[in-house]
Amino acid sequence: MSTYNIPTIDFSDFSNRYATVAEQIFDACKNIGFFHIINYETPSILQVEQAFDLSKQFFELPTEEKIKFKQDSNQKKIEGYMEIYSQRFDPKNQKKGDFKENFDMETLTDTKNIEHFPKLFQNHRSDLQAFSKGMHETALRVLELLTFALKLPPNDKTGANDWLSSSHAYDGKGSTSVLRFLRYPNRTPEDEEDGSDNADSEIILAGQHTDFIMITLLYQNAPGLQVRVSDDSWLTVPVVNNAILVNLGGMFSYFTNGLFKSAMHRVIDMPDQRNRMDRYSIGYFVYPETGTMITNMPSPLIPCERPNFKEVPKDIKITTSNEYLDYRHQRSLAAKQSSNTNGEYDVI
Ligand SMILES: O=C(O)CCC(=O)C(=O)O
Ligand SMILES: [Fe+2]
Repeated sequence: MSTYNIPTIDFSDFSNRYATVAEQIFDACKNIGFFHIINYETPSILQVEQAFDLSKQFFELPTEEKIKFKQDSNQKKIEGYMEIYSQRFDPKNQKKGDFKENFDMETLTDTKNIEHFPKLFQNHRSDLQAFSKGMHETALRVLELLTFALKLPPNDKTGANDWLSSSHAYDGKGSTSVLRFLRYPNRTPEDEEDGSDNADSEIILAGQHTDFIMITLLYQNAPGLQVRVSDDSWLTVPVVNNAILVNLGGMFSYFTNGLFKSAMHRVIDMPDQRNRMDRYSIGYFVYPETGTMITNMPSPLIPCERPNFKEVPKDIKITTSNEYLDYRHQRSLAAKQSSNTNGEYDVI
């Protein structure tokens, strides 16, 4: 039995319990890098249901229709459709690729042109925008609570705990968030015959990886996601009703000199636990503004020495958020090339 668990943090009435909630998040970030939030303000349950419904309507379209919106991997933009096997989160260990499909969209600002999106999403632009803004608001609350817990200086004029959140505005300078709809289709006998990537006698649907960015918010409708806990065993993330799952990306771990964990995670097939229905998840990936300094955070709690991160060795000099992302993208590209099979490798 694993002694690890994913903490659930209750946001109800959090302004009156600020220090307690901040402490709980801080501990989760230090110990495991994953936590659930319940009773948050936004998005509403109805908006979440609507988002899953839109995702389902899109993925149920015929493949010929979906591939009209195929993501262009030569572009820097993270936008559009990716079909099954087109990504490999773990190219060193995966041959076939991820058994998932996804549709990504960058920040839906008021002025963003979405003529290249499926009509379904164009027709629900305001719902999608409200949903992403709701996710973003909750992400900002997390950053504010962490600012407090890390004892970072409050804003001198307003006293707000915006040290981290001020570089993460919804439509901040050169930045973007990514809203990602994912579907892991139920595997048919033909899929089984076709083979799959395996590890520890499990069928791998999304290879093990750490996210690159600051924080990721996720909804899942069925089990499958697993986190590698420090004794090297995998912990299945339970599905908690109406909860948002938050995990930290490598950039946050780098920024805090390893104080916060960016945990390795993967998705495996657990067909019996989802009655052989498709698994759906929705990720919201939060990036800082371009050029945000990610060194020398003025927190008395952060170790002075940068550890030798597996993803970013000590001798690599990185100071800004975009340098960090570029470095990790380059490494993933190199891993993809050396593994000598088809398929994209890309984690955000
Ligand atoms: O679908 C999931 O549960 C997780 C997906 C994920 O880890 C990612 O897209 O980075
Ligand atoms: Fe991930």
